[in-house]
Amino acid sequence: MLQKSAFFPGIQGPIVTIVMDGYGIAKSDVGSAIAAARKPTLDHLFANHPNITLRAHGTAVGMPSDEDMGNSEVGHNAIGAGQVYSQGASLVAEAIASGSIWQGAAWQQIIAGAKAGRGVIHFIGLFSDGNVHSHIDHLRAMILRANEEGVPVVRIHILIDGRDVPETSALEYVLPFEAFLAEVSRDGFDARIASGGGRMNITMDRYEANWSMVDKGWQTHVLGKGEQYESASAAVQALRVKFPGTIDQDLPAFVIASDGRPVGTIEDGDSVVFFNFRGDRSIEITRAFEEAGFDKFDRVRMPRVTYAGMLQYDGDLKLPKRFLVDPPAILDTMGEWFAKSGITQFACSETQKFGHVTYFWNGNRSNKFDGETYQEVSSDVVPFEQRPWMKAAEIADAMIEALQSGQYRTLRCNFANGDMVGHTGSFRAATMAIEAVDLQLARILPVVKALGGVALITADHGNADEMYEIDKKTRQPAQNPDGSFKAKTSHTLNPVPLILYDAVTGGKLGLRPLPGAGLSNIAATITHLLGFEKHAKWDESLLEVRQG
Ligand SMILES: O=C(O)[C@H](O)COP(=O)(O)O
Ligand SMILES: [Mn+2]
Ligand SMILES: [Mn+2]
Repeated sequence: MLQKSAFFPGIQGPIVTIVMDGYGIAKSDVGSAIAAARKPTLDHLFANHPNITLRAHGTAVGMPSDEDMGNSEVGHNAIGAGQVYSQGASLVAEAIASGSIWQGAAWQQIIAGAKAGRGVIHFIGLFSDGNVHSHIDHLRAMILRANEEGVPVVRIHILIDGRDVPETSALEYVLPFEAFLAEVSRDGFDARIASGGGRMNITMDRYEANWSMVDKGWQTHVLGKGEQYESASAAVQALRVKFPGTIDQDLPAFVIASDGRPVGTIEDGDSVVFFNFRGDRSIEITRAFEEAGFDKFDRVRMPRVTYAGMLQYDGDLKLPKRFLVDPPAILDTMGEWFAKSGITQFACSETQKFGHVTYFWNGNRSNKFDGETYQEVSSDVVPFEQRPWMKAAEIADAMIEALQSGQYRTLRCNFANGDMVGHTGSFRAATMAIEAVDLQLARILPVVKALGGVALITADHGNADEMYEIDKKTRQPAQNPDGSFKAKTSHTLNPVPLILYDAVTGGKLGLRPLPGAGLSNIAATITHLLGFEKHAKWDESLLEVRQG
C-alpha cells in the first residue's frame, strides 16, 4: 500500500490525466500546427491555470543521448513508471558495444540454427537511424558478426521509414547500405537486401489495427510474392516514379529477384531476427512466426525457423520466446501500486494509441492490474490526414461516461490526433487535429469540475509543433526545389506541457518548475493529488499546495 500523504489530503473528486500525443512546445511558431490551430480551451488553460514544461526526450526518458527525440513508448513508460529506465535503444547499443549480445544464448542459437539449416540468417526490421523502433547500426553490427561467425548467407528485409526520419530519405539509407553489403560480400559471404516496403504499408501494424499489413509483409518477406526489382535502390526509384507524391512510409511492397526468382524467401531451417527493439509494432509479425494456431491471416506455409526478437516485446505474453537483449525490467509502476492501494483506474484511447495508455503505461505488460478498466475505441483504417478528428469525440464520450459512473478514482486517456496526423506531414490536417483535441477538452473538463476533480493535461513528446524541416542555417522552413516546404513527419525534441486544471480548490494548487523535471515526475504528482505519498523509487512530485 502507498502511504497516505501527510502533506496533502487529496482531492475528493476524480483525478484525470489526459495525454495529447505529439503536442510539444516549440521554440518558434514557424511551422507549428499548434500555433496555427484555433484552440480556445488550451489557450485559456495556459493563461489561467498552473502550467510548466517537462522534458520528454533524450536521457530524460532513457534514450542514449539528448539528440534522441522522445516517442510514445519511452514517454508513456516514464509517465506510468514514475522513473526513468535505460530503454531498448540504449540497452541494445550497450550490448553491442560490450559484445555481451554475442555471448547470449539467443544469438548463439540464431547462428547455430542457421548453420544447421541452409546457412541463412534473415534480418527484418525498420531500416533507418530513427532510434525509435530500431537503429541501422545494430543491423550492420549483426551482419558483420554473422560473417565473422561463418554464416554464409544473410538476407535483409527492409521496412522503409520516412516517419522517424525525413519523409523521403530512403535512398540516403539504402544506397550506402547496398555499397556496404557489396563490400562485405566476398570470400564466400553473400549478403543482400531481399524484400521491403513502406513501414505503414507492410508488417509494422500495431494493436491489431490492421492485420492485412502483416499479411502483406508475410507474403513479401517469407513467400517472396510481389512486384520484382533487381535491387532495393531500383525499387525505391521506380516506385517513386510510379506513385508520385507517395512518401516513404507508404511505399508499396517489393521483392528483390534475380532471373525472376526471389533472392531471399524464408525457408525451413533458416534463422530470422526481427531487429526492432520496440514492441508495439513488432508483436503481430512475431506472432505470425511463433504462434502454432495462428488465424489472423493465411500464412500459406509456416517455415520452421529459429526466430528471435531484438528484445522481448511483451513481458506478460512472453513474446517472443527468444530475444537477443533483455528488455528494461520496468517495476513498481503507478498502475501496480495504485492497484495495491485499492485505487480504481480507467484507461481509454482509440486503437492506434490504446496500448500506449495500457501496455506502455504499465511497463510493457498486457495484463491488467486489479481495479483497472480499459476501454478501446476502434480507430478507422484510413489515411489520418483525411480524418484529422480521428476518434477524439468518442474518447471524450467514453471518458465522460466513465467519470459520471463514479466508479473510478483516477482516469487516463490519450488523444492520438497531434501525433498520428502530425506523422502524415499535412500541416492543414494537423491544425485540425489539434482543434479536434481542444474541442473535446472543452467537453471533458467541465465534467471533471462538476465532480470536484482535477485534471493534468500533458503530452508524451512533440510532433505537430514542428511540421516543416527547419533549415539549420536560416532557421526558416526548408524548401523543396519547387518552392514548397519540406514536410517533417517525425517527432520533435521539444518539451511538453503539464497543465493542472483545478477549478475546485480556489487556486490552492500549483506546479513547481523543478529543474530538469520530466515525464517521470507525473506519477508522483498524480499520487499526491490522490492524497498518497509516492513510491520511494519514483521521481519527485511537482504539486505545490499553497496554505491558507
Ligand atoms: O510508430 C510510430 O508511429 C512512430 O515511429 C513513432 O510514433 P509514436 O512513438 O508516437 O507511436
Ligand atoms: Mn506518442
Ligand atoms: Mn508518433
